[in-house]
Amino acid sequence: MPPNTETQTFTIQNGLTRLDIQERVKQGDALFIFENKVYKVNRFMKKHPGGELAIRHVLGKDVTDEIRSMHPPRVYERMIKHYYIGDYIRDNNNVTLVSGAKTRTTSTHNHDAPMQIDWQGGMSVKAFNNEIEQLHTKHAQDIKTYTKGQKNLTMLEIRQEFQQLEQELKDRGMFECNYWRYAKECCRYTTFIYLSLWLAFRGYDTWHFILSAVFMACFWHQLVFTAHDAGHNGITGRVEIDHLIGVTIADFIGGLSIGWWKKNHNVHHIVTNHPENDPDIQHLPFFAISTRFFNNLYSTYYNRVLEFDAAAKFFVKYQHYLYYLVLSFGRFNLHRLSFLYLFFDKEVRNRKLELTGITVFFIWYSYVLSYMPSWGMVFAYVMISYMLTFPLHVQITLSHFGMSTEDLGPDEAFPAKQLRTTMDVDCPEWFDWFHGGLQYQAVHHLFPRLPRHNLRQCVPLVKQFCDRAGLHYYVYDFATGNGVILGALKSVADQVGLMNNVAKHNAGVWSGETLEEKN
Ligand code: HEM
Repeated sequence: MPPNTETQTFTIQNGLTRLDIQERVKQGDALFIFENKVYKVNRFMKKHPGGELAIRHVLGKDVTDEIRSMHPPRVYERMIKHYYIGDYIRDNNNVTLVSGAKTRTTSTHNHDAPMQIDWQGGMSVKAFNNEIEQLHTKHAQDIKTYTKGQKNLTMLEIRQEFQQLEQELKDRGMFECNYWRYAKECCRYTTFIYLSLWLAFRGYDTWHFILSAVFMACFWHQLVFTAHDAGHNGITGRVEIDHLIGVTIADFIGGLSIGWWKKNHNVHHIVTNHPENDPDIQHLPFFAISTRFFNNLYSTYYNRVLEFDAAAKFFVKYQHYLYYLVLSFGRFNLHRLSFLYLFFDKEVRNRKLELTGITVFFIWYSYVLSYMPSWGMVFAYVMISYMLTFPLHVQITLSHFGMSTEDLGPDEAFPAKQLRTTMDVDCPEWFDWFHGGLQYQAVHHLFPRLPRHNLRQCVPLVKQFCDRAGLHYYVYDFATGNGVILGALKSVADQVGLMNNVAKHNAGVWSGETLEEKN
């Protein structure tokens, strides 16, 4: 990457305080703080490989931990120097308590912490509601215990602990990628696609085609984990090569845009679970994981208002029942988002290549479909192969939907924020292949560049770090995690009911009618 010449024409300052920086940002300068130094990236921001928006969200802030965890050392040891404009003068007010528990206890309503539930499937609506009531009580207790155990470390102290953790992980070789794990995974992918194609081309009975569609879904489901690594430049560590691997897997084989995914995902890692900023939780009209979505929020990612209209009111009211059903259509939505990105986004790298990839996908997939004996079977094949990828969408939403959506301000330490907004899902080790190892999302959010296959081994060290830093580490098994999500969705859904009743009541008052009469 060529150095940004803007630093050469810019006067190096002796020191900038937080106020100076904020003033300059207001005037349009793109400044951020890294290790007590101030950097200016006005022109570089547009060329930033992690996307412009990722930087826009952190302007004026100290992003030392974000930079260290998102970039390879060459970025923060060498490249960043070109953008230096002066030292940061820390005033005493900047030593802020960021333990988070203080703020977390202020509201139990807004998903300050996930709710626990021993979830059992197939229960009646009444039993479901009872479970949810219990969930709220447990949730409140959980917060109490947490507050008692809180250590109230300063942001600086948490940061020091976090850097110690990073060093420990480096010393243990956790950042090294073990390519044998990919070799093993490739065998699994090949088996799935071989079985799928063999059954499609040689099959003659209905169940052959259905099974073929199931294997196709398994193939796509598993491939996504490697596409994810490529999107994080975590396979070879070289942006261009990993991008090409990503395009091959996501676009040519999966029919989805890796460019869209990277843009979306990089922002998600910086502003995790922020209702206005994180596209991964902006799913209106189908889901709202915070009551803040009731206020027609403006999405900084989509650049439009997310209207809480009549459709949203309907779907959100029943979102805890519709959760799995809606997610089973997730892959169709990913096509839509990919096309919107490739056709309408101004800054698309390799637009033609990605469009070619997706065209190739539709050609080979249509070829497979041409072996189906009837249109009915074509329809069934598409639905099965697409909808059965839904465990992946559950897994993705599971880590965040039940977690805090609050904005605790710019002084919240990066690890504190990631552990507040993300939870891990535990499973027996032999089942790691199913979740791709990415079920340890909290660990992944702390260190997005750490190879996915090593995440499990990092868990004990992350737990120790949390103990030292007084942070809570949320980890549930898959079933409990699902209960947490459903509980969180239900608590927001109930608010829609309440809101509707208040609206009815107000309308009644104005028209002289009582609520009972109106009902
Ligand atoms: C002068 C400052 C910066 C430079 C030179 C820079 C450079 C880069 C480079 C070269 C990459 C690709 C990394 C790779 O090779 O894998 C990258 C990715 C990224 N950057 Fe920056 N960056 C800067 C500032 C920032 C800031 C302030 C943020 C936000 C806190 C940020 C967020 C990201 C993200 C989210 C990614 C994607 C990481 C991933 O793929 O996992 N960058 N940046």
